[in-house]
Amino acid sequence: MFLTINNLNKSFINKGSSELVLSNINLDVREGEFVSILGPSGCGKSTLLSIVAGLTSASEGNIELSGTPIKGPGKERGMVFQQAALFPWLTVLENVMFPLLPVMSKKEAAEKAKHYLQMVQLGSYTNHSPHEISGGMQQRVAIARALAMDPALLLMDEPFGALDEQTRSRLHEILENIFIETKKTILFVTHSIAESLKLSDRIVVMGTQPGTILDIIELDFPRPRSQSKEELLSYEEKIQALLKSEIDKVTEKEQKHAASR
Ligand SMILES: Nc1ncnc2c1ncn2[C@@H]1O[C@H](COP(=O)(O)OP(=O)(O)OP(=O)(O)O)[C@@H](O)[C@H]1O
Repeated sequence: MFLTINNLNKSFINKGSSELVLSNINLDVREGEFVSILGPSGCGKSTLLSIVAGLTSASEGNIELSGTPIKGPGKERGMVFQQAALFPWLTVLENVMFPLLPVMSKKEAAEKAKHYLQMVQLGSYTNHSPHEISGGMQQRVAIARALAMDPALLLMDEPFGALDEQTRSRLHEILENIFIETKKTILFVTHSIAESLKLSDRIVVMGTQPGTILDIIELDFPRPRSQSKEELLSYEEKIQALLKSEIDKVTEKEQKHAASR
């Protein structure tokens, strides 16, 4: 197995007491698979991704990538966040080249960066500054920057969460094409059912308080995907039913918290 997560638990100390955030997470991801992690706000999706990235440590359990335990960040794992976090004083091309410069010549870095900028359909924006392009384009630069490092595993934390519907839909197509072309393994955090249905081979549906895996749903549709709403309806209904009581739990907790203040 490519990525293995075994009996993972994670607790944080909040206001002096320990809070169990992830409980008994077990997940195997195959090489070349697109797996989404879907769940209500606060169920621990970002924490799980951050543990796989090696940015946060697990409290208990084993996580291995190609048989090697994950102990910290590594260049075989690339990360894309909700905010592109580009350097404003560098051009689009220079932003993508930046992480490559310590490991290759300037010429090679520029060629590689151009290749990935073309893949995200920004080949004609190389000399623009980040403030001269839209939020969706900035996110495409962030994706090109992560891909240019040629990671074995791409970790994406709600990368399209801050974008409008049309931009999101365009980026779904671009990401699907990248996935087909590069055959990268992708772990993708989202709270959008539609997004997970469009992109994933499998959807890991998480419950909350503490974060657990409720179900893993397999989507065996050919790519590029062009399923109609009707074809996806039974999956959508199943996920909605799984999430309903979890979302109620979040609302109830928030109401109790508000009443106690
Ligand atoms: N560094 C931290 N210290 C303490 N508690 C934390 C820390 N990071 C996350 N938490 C808590 O862990 C829980 C899960 O947070 P996380 O951000 O992983 O959830 P999420 O499912 O990604 O939420 P969202 O969809 O809203 O981004 C939350 O209750 C959060 O407050």
